[in-house]
Amino acid sequence: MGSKNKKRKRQENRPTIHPNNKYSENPPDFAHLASLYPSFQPFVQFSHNGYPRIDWTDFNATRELTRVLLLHDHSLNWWIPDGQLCPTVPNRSNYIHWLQDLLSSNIISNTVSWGDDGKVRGFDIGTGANCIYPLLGASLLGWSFVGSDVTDVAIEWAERNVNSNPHVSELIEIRRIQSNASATTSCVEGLLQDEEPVLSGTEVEPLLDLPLELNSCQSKNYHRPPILVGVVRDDEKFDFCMCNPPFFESLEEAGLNPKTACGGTSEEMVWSGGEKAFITRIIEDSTQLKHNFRWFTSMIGRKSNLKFLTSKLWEVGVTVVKTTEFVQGRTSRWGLAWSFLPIVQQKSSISLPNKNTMSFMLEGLQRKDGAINVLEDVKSYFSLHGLSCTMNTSSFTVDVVATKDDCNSILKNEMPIIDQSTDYQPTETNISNGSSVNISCDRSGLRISVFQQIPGTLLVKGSVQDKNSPLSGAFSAIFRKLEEALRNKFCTRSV
Ligand SMILES: C[S@@+](CC[C@H](N)C(=O)[O-])C[C@H]1O[C@@H](n2cnc3c(N)ncnc32)[C@H](O)[C@@H]1O
Repeated sequence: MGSKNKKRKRQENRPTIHPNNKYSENPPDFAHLASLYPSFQPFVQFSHNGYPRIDWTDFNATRELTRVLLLHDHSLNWWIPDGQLCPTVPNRSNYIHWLQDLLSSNIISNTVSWGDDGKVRGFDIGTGANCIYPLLGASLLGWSFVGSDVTDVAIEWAERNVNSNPHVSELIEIRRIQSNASATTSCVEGLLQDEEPVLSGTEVEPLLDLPLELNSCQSKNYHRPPILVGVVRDDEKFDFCMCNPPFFESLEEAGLNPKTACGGTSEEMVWSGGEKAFITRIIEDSTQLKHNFRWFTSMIGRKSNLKFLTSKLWEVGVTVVKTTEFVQGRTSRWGLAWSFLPIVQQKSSISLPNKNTMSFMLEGLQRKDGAINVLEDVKSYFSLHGLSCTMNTSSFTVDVVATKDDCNSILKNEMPIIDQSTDYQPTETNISNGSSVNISCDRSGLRISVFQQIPGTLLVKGSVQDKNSPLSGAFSAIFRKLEEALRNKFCTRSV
């Protein structure tokens, strides 16, 4: 396959804008917006083939686009002063919709008492002058937020943006973080974020290297104000925290990534140690605040940091890690989420008896527990009952051959790795008396396959080899027992 084809294929396989995102089907239409908002008109030009476009290197153009999108599509009044980080609305909406998915996923326990009103409450770390996440979350989904920040300009403008929108202002609290150390960060206007514009049937500008005005701000004497510990009160409960962290390690590094005029001051863009250090600090804080948040989340700008941070999470004893990729235009970002709450023993997704394939997911596995460990346990599970089974480590399968008596023996007896509290319920269709199986024929095959999904998540599938096997029902019951045994071994963590 030629490299062009490979590239095309890779692009086709990339995740795209979240389906709930307002712009997934209807990208912003610059020409239409310009016809409605005269202040936007001067920023829209038409290319020779008639496509409307804006100059992505013009901060005023990107800011005006964000302003009209927030007004037109979200009824939000919004503004930021020159040089502050200007968010792209479709990109930021993707993060909100991913959080929505996480909260509705029931991966972690919902039984812990959390607030009495059942409303979703989030904490936006570093909300910025733009206050984009609380504004979007409140207007799209009615969520309430605390948005924190360290700089005077961010606090002042976040508050202005909240107060300009009385329909959501009750839902958003802006919280100033006091820096203990002397504020010695340097001030640079016009640092550019490595963030690419979205869009649409509209033309995307080529990426340009822009001159940076780094002034004389070479100080590395960054202050280290708190992030969550010391900011979140003991009695506060949040469904999630979110963060678009300062990505860059230094002003120099920030200067290497000029792509668009999205603004961004040093306080917004730079943290000594970059996003890796910033998110590591959130992880450390999360170990102290594990009972204050259901989910901790952060955006990540560099895929290379995802591995390091995921390992760090397993080290500190989280129960689950989730990752996602946010793609918009040619820009990718990653989402990282974790929790310390018990993961829910997911309802078995095993198909009904008589169906020949069944599956379940094992989530929240520790780093040391890979597909091979699970596969070995599958083999032991059956071998310990004296069943004939073959493990194939290339295809990650275990083939089991069982008779009616073998099945009865497994379903009647406790296995060394079976959880004692198994709640297997015999059904009238496949079980005749108590836990024994009414099986009329003799021998049949079951293949168990283990697939790696994302780090920490495996898919286990069972397929009955003979489509008409009368042991299908028994295999289904045994598969459920296997699921329980594996969950008890691999997915149970103390919190
Ligand atoms: C990349 S900006 C994100 C702004 C906005 N959330 C967005 O997505 O456009 C990072 C923000 O984190 C803030 N920040 C830096 N250190 C912080 C801390 N310790 N606690 C809270 N915010 C902090 C910066 O002032 C800046 O506003």
